[in-house]
Amino acid sequence: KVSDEEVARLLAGGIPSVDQIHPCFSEITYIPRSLTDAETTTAVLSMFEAMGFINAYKINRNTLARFCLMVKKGYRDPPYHNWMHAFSVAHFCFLLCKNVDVANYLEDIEMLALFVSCLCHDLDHRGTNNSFQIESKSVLAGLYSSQGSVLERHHFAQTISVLNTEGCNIFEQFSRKDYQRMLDLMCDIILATDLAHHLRILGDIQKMVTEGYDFKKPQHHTLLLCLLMSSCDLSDQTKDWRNTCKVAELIYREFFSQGDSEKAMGNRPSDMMDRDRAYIPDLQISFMEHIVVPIFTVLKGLFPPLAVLHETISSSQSRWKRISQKYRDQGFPGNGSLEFLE
Ligand SMILES: COc1ccc(Cl)c(-c2nnc3c(C)nc4ccc(C(=O)NCC(C)C)cc4n23)c1
Ligand SMILES: [Mg+2]
Ligand SMILES: [Zn+2]
Repeated sequence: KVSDEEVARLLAGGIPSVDQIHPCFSEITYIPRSLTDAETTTAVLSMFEAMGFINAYKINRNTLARFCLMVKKGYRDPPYHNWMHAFSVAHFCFLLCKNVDVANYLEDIEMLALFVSCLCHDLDHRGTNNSFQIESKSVLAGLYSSQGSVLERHHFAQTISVLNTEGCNIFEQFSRKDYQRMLDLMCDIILATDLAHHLRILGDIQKMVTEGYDFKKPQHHTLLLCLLMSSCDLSDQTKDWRNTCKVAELIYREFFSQGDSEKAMGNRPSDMMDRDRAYIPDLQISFMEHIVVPIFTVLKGLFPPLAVLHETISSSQSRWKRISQKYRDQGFPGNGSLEFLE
C-alpha cells in the first residue's frame, strides 16, 4: 500500500524543523487544519523529531516514513473523522509536550504512546458512531459489540495491523517488555477515546486532580493519559471561532448523513443526527457544557498555563448562546446549514 518511491519522496528533503513547517507551529493558538493535506505527512515526521522520539527510541527513518504514510492511508474520507482530524489531534499532543511540563507527570514511553495513539485513534472510521454499528448490525458490531466501544476496538486493531505491516513497525527495536508496554498503553489510550468511557472515569480524574497528582501511582498515569487523549480529541474547540464553526459544519454534515441512513433503514435518529430536528446552537451549548468545559477545567487545574484554552472555550460557549437566542427570535434557517454563523 505504501511504495518505496513515496517513502523516498517523503524523506528526500530530510526532516524539516517544526519552525520550517510554520513559524507559529509550536504555539498553543496554531491551527493545524491550516496546513494542506500534502504538508501534514512531513509535519508528522518533524513532530517526532522535535519531541526527541527518533533519537531516544532509535526509530528507523524509513520505517517511520512508511508508518506515517500507512496510517494516513488507513483513514477514510468522511466529513470529520478523516486524516486531517487525526493530524490535528496529534498536533495538540505535540503542543502539550512543548508548552506544558508533562515530562514531570508521565514517562517518556507514555508520551510516545500518547502521540502515536493520537495519530491512530480513529483509523478506518466510517463516519458513523457506535450505536449505528449496533443498529445496522455492522461487521464491527459482530466482532466487538459484546465488549462495548465497538469503533475504538476497531481503531486499535487497525493500529496493530499497521505495525504488523512489512517495514512499518516503528517499535521493532524495542525489548519484548517495552513492546508489550507500548501496545498495552496504546490500547488503554485508544479505548479511552470512547466518550462513554470518558464519562465513566471523569469523576476519578477530578478526584485525582483534587487530591493532587502522584507520579508514583500508576493509576494516576492512566487517568492522566485518558484525560490528555480526550483533550487532544476535542482540541478543535480550543482554537478560534472560525475553526469552531468549520468543525461544527463538518461534524453535523457527518451526523446528518448518519441520520439519513437511519431513516432509510426505518429507524428514528437521535435529534443531533436528524437534519429536520437538530438545533445546532443548543446542541453545541450542551456538548460544550457537559463534555468540553469539564475536560479543560480539570486540565487547567493540573496545568495552569492551559487556562488560556479554557477562556477560548468559554467565549465560544457564550457565542453559541448569543447565536441561539438571536435565531430563536428571528427564526432559524431550518436546513441545519451554518451559513448564519457570522
Ligand atoms: C471524543 O470522542 C468524540 C467522538 C465523536 C465525536 Cl463527533 C466527538 C466530537 N468532537 N467534536 C464534537 C463536537 C464539536 N460536537 C459534538 C456533539 C456531540 C457529540 C456526541 O458524540 N454526543 C453524544 C455523546 C455525548 C454521548 C460529539 C461531538 N464532537 C468526540
Ligand atoms: Mg473516535
Ligand atoms: Zn477522534
